[in-house]
Amino acid sequence: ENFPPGPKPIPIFGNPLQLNLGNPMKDLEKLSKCYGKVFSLYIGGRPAVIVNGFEAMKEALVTKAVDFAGRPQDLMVNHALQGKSFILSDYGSEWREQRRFALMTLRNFGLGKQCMEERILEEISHVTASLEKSAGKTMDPQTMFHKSAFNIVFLVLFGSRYDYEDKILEYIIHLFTENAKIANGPWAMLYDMLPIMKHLPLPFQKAFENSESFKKILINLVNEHKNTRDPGKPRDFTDSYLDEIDKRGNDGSSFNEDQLIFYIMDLQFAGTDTTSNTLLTAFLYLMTNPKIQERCQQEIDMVLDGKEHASFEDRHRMPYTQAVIHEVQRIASIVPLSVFHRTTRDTELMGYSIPKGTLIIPNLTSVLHEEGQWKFPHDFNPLNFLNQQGEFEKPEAFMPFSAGPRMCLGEGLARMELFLVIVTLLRRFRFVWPEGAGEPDYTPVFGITMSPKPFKMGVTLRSN
Ligand code: HEM
Repeated sequence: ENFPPGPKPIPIFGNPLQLNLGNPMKDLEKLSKCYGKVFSLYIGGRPAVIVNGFEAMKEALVTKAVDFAGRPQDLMVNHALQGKSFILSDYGSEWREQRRFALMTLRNFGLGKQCMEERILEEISHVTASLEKSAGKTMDPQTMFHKSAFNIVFLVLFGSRYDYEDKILEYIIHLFTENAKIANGPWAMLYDMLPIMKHLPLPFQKAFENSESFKKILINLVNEHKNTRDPGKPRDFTDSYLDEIDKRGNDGSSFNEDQLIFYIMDLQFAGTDTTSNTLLTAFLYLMTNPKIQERCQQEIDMVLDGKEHASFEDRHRMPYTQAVIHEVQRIASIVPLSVFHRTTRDTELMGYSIPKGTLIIPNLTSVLHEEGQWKFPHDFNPLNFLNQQGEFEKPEAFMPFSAGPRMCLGEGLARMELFLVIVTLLRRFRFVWPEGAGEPDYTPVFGITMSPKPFKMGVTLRSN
C-alpha cells in the first residue's frame, strides 16, 4: 500500500514494452514527468522503484543511507560473478570490512600520496608518446584511452602495466568489451525478467565464460605475486591484501584469496570503461569547443610555467580547467542509472512506502541534468561550476559518483586520473575536430556506462 505509482505492468514481462531498451533514459524522463520523482516499474515480476532528481536522491542515498544501501542478489551480473563481487555485495559487515580495507589501501598507495600520482604520470608518458607519433595527423582515441585507463588500475593492483601492443592486453580488453555488450544487451534484460532462462544456451553463457577466462589470468598473476612478495612491504593492492590475509589468520573474516580475485576483477571493471569514456567525452567537447580548450591551455601554461609535470595539487590554482572537467562529468553522466540498490528494510521515500528487498534504480542523470539545480542544465557550459568571481564551485547536485555509503570507491583515483591526463595532454597538444568529419554527434550510446559514438581526433603539437 502507498507504493510509488507507475504504469500498469503486463503479467510475467512487466513494463519493458513501455521502455526503449536500447536507451530508456528519455522514457524514464517522460514517466517521471507523469508519475513524479519516485515511481515504480516492473522488471518481469519484480517491482523496481526509480529515484529521480536531487531531493529524492538525497533522501534515499544520504538521509536514509542504511535503508537504501543494499544490492539485489539475483540478477545476471550477480551470477556471472558467482555472487562474489564486492560491488554487488549486499549491505552488511563483510561489505563494510572489505570497503574499509580498499579505501585505506588506495589512500596509502596514494590517493593522497605521491605514489599514486607517480603511477598515473608514468602511464600518461606512454599516452603522450603514442600521441606524438600521431602529431599532424588524425587518430582513433578509443583504444588508447581504454588501454591507458586499464593500465592505471592495473598499476595500482599489480604494480605493472602492459605495452599497448601486448597481446594479453588486447585479449583482456576483448573480454571486457564483449561482456559489456552482453550486460547491456537484451539477453541480460531477458535473464533478469525470466531467471528461468539461465540454463539455456543463450549469449549470456558467453559472459560467464569470459569472466572465467579473466579469472584464470588473475589467479596466475596473484600466484606470481605470492612468490615474489616481501610480507609487510606491500608493492601494490594485491600485496596489501595478501598481508591482510596473513594478519587476520583464521579470525573468520571475509579476507581470503578467492575474495581477492573477485575484488581485483571488480576494480579493474569499475575503473576502466568509466574513466576512459569520461576522457573520450572530454576530448570530444574540447575539440569541438576550441575557445574552451584554449582557455584551459592558457590557465595550464600559466600555472605550470617551468614545471616538469602537473600534479593533482595544481588543481586548486586551475579553477577554469577544474570547472571544465566537472562539466564534462556532468554532461557525460557516465554511469546513468548508478549501480542498482535494494532496500534493507521497510522504509519510506518522499512519503511513499517501500518494502524491504525492493530493487532501487537511482537515475543519476536526472540529477546531473535537473532543471533548477544548474545554471545551464542542458548545455555544455563550464559556468555551471564557476561563481561570479570566476572561482570553482561544486553544486551539491554534482553526483556522477553517486552519494552515500555506496558511493564510488574509486572516486579519488578517478578524479586524479582525469585531471592529470587532461592537463598533461592539453599542455602538450592541440586537439582539432578533423576536417570533413561532419557535424559532431554528442548523443552517447546507452549502457551501464555511456560511451560517445566513435570519432577521430586531430592532434598537433603545441609550439611551447
Ligand atoms: C569517472 C570514473 C568513475 C565513475 C563516474 C564512477 C561511478 C560509480 C558509481 C555511480 C557507482 C555506484 C555507486 C552506488 O551504488 O551508489 C560506483 C561504484 C563503485 N566504483 Fe566507481 N566510478 C568511476 C571510477 C572508478 C574507479 C577508477 C574505481 C576503482 C579503481 C571504481 C570503483 C568502484 C567500486 C568498487 C564501486 C562499488 C562501491 C560499493 O558498492 O561499495 N570506480 N562508481
